Amino acid sequence: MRHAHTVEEVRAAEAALAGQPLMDRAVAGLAATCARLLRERRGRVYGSRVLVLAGSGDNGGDALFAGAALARRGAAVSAVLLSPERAHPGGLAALRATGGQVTVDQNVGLADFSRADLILDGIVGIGGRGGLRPAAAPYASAARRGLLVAVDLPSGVDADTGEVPGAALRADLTVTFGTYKPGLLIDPGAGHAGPVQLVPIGLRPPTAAVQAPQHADLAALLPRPDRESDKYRRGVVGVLAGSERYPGAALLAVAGALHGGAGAVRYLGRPAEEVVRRHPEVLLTSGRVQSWVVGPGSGEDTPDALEIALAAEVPVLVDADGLTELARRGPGALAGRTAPTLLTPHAGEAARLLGGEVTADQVAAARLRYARELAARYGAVVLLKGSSTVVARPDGAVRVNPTGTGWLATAGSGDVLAGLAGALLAAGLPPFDAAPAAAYLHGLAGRLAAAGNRAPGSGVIGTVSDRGEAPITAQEVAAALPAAWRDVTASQGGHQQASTGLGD
Ligand SMILES: NC(=O)C1=CN([C@@H]2O[C@H](COP(=O)(O)OP(=O)(O)OC[C@H]3O[C@@H](n4cnc5c(N)ncnc54)[C@H](O)[C@@H]3O)[C@@H](O)[C@H]2O)[C@@H](O)CC1
Ligand SMILES: Nc1ncnc2c1ncn2[C@@H]1O[C@H](COP(=O)(O)OP(=O)(O)O)[C@@H](O)[C@H]1O
Ligand SMILES: [K+]
Repeated sequence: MRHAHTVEEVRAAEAALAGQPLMDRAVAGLAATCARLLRERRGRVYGSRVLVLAGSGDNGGDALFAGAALARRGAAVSAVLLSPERAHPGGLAALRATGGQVTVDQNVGLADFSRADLILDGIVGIGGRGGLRPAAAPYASAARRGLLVAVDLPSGVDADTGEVPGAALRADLTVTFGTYKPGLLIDPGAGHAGPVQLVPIGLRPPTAAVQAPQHADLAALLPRPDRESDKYRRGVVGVLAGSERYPGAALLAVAGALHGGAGAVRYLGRPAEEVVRRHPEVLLTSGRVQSWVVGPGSGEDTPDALEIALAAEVPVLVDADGLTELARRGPGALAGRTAPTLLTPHAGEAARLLGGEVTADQVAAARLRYARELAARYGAVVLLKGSSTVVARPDGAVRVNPTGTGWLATAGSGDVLAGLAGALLAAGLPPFDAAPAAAYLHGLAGRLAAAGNRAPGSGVIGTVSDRGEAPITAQEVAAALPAAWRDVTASQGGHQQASTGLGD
């Protein structure tokens, strides 16, 4: 798991280590990464040009010290001080001692940005509040001219939430210290951070409320048959999806469910003939199920379908049209349920579930906040779809999905996810495990499909570039689920993250 701690937790963990050279450790890691990048880009550190943007706090101090370390290795380092009178005294002295140039805000031009081989964003770190201040805002666009490394987090991103209330720097890489922060994992902040490299500095913070699963976590979660298994014991997932108008949603939800680890899929929607023609494995008779998936493309059948599902004492996943109907009925519709409910809205459906108090854009801009709000209001686990899918539990615990790709933003891919998550529920996973596991496999399948199902280890997946990728359909995402599953289970026994580079 990647644990993402709040600023308050980081500060407390830092206080517990008072007297230890935390900044030295942070700077050593930061400088080493910068040196590596310069060697990759220029062949060597010596003679390369580094521009340091330094704000008034310790974040600026880190950047200035790292600049000094690079200057000692022969880089030409210049620093721009945003608040010259409040710049970190130690960092400033260290840089000056190496002969580094120091200038102030007004004297730096766009050409300085274009000439730099590397720009260090030390404007503000976990002490930042409320987006970049107006004086710092112009750097957000100027810094796009060079390779930008964010110190601890990109300036302007809210560390605790990933919200970006105004201008913010957009990094090619973020070097963060001690622990991850939610703002580095959740969009839109995550998009500004780029790949994140963690430099351990000895912090021992508590278990974090926000965590991002990795391959090994998934491998431990996914259900597998044992010698005693039969199809009923592995779980039967019931699918109430599709309608005469939207038969495709039924096919895709069933395709997702078939790959989800349950023993059987029972389909009870209207386009049954088509479903069984495409998926002969499916049962069309009514009978016991261990979970229900209700809503994808269910159209005019939705009210009845929702009745059936919500009345059952098994876990229920509500998606798409089911969510629109649930929004009409309000949280009270789930009040009598004894088994868990999992809601899988995209931002628009989430806005509807919140009673139209907010727009879809507002939800997408504050994903952590609204996923938690919805989970608390409905007493259900909520999987908020979109870039950096967020899963929230009513008590505020959150899992962020690290595997998604924008290629998944294609019609019907949500139906595949719903079926998949429903099958994991039927196999016995609690919703707060089933939902992140489904998002993880779905995201990985999307990446594998976009990359042409290239063999694990090809280096395409998890890298910054999307070179070699192509558009995919929802069917192809479903078809890539076994490969994603294999990729995850292959990580057991020492092959962790061979293909994704997703880290610990
Ligand atoms: N807490 C820790 O455990 C460690 C922290 N370190 C560094 O220290 C940083 C935190 O340092 P500080 O507490 O001094 O805080 P920052 O350096 O993040 O920011 C504080 C300064 O930025 C200004 N500021 C606040 N909001 C702003 C905004 N929106 N726009 C522009 N300026 C703004 C404030 O006036 C204040 O002077 C971390 O991000 C990290 O880089 C590391 O050196 C090592 C360990
Ligand atoms: N920008 C994005 N990055 C990553 N994943 C995305 C992005 N946009 C959409 N997705 C994913 O694609 C799927 C789309 O689902 P949904 O919105 O329900 O569409 P549909 O109803 O057409 O299937 C979800 O799993 C969602 O998380
Ligand atoms: K920063």
